[in-house]
Amino acid sequence: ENGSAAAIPIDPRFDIAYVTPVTIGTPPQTLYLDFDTGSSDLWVFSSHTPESQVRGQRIYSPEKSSTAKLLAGHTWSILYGDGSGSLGNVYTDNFTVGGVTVTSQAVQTAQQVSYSFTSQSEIHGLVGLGFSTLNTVFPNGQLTFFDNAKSTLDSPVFTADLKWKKEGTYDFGFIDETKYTGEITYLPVQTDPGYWTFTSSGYAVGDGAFHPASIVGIADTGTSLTYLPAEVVTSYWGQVDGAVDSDYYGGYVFPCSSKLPSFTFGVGPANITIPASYINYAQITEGSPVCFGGLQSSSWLGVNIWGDVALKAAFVVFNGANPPTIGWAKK
Ligand SMILES: CC[C@H](C)[C@H](NC(=O)C[C@H](O)[C@H](CC1CCCCC1)NC(=O)CCNC(=O)[C@H](Cc1ccccc1)NC(=O)N1CCC(N)CC1)C(=O)NCc1cnc(C)nc1N
Repeated sequence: ENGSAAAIPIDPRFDIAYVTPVTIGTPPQTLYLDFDTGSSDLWVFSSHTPESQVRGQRIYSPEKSSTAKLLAGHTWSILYGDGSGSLGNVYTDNFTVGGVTVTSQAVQTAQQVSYSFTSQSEIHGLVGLGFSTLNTVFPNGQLTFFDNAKSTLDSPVFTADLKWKKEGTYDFGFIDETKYTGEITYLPVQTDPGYWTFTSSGYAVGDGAFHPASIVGIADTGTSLTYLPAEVVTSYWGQVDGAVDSDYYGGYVFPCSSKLPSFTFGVGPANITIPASYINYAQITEGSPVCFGGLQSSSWLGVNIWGDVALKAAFVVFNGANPPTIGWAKK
């Protein structure tokens, strides 16, 4: 059967991340998890997480679930691009998202979480939607919820309809034609090492000329901003008076009063335009006249990342068929 679940921004002021309600175990325990196409571990705050590291998060207690089974001898440990991380042990249990149930999903219970997770009370864990090759469980890697659910879905796909400062949806097993306009353009996906990696065909700043280019990057719902090659972001921010790439603030900042151009990126013969408002990401601090850009340089990252700032401008199809492809449509 297919399913649909909400993608809820965790902060009404700016879209740092989106969480989705899930239920785990018997009787069902509800947690709000960050669905992340940039990783492949499903892990949760749990009764195994030290109380000193839990600050308001809901937790999963396997000892309260009649269907929970310890995956003996298995551990996990993950490190994310922003330096955050977590580690622990593994259970299997019933896992349901938007009506789609997997009966023996590997649920990784945290025994340690880094401070940035402790401090983010709205995120109760992550659901990795990358390729299962990225899963960190040792000695046997585990399958993602999507890989486990695929065979029960009408079609082996999930779609992301993230929205600017509003609730969006993740759909599983079907493509909702009412959520996009025009055609979906499908591109090949490079599955090594395990991200949804695709090649964009170029970019344009505002109403300027389109610059054909091959920009290899990952579609990552777990990354807040969008990180592109230096020459791309330099040409974008060069159009904004007072914009500077600040070591102090760790990226491009600009006067909040600036009028920003939109940013268009190519997807095959088609393109997606990110409205200027999405690129005016947030004031540095509440009330500051200095704003932080949603488009940043990837030069220190080693990979280009199409994060939420770009994804919420489109309807995105993550097609898990063989071979996998990624589809982009305007909305
Ligand atoms: C199996 C590992 C797995 C594949 C891992 N995948 C990733 O890191 C990508 C993945 O999508 C993760 C998923 C995040 C992790 C933190 C919690 C929310 C989800 N994305 C990132 O790390 C991208 C950078 N981080 C972000 O974009 C975080 C996301 C966040 C959201 C809410 C609260 C806290 C953090 N945003 C911020 O830090 N923000 C604060 C600053 C503000 N200006 C923007 C928003 C990886 O590549 N790790 C290898 C790795 C390790 N070490 C490093 C240094 N780099 C690495 N890439």
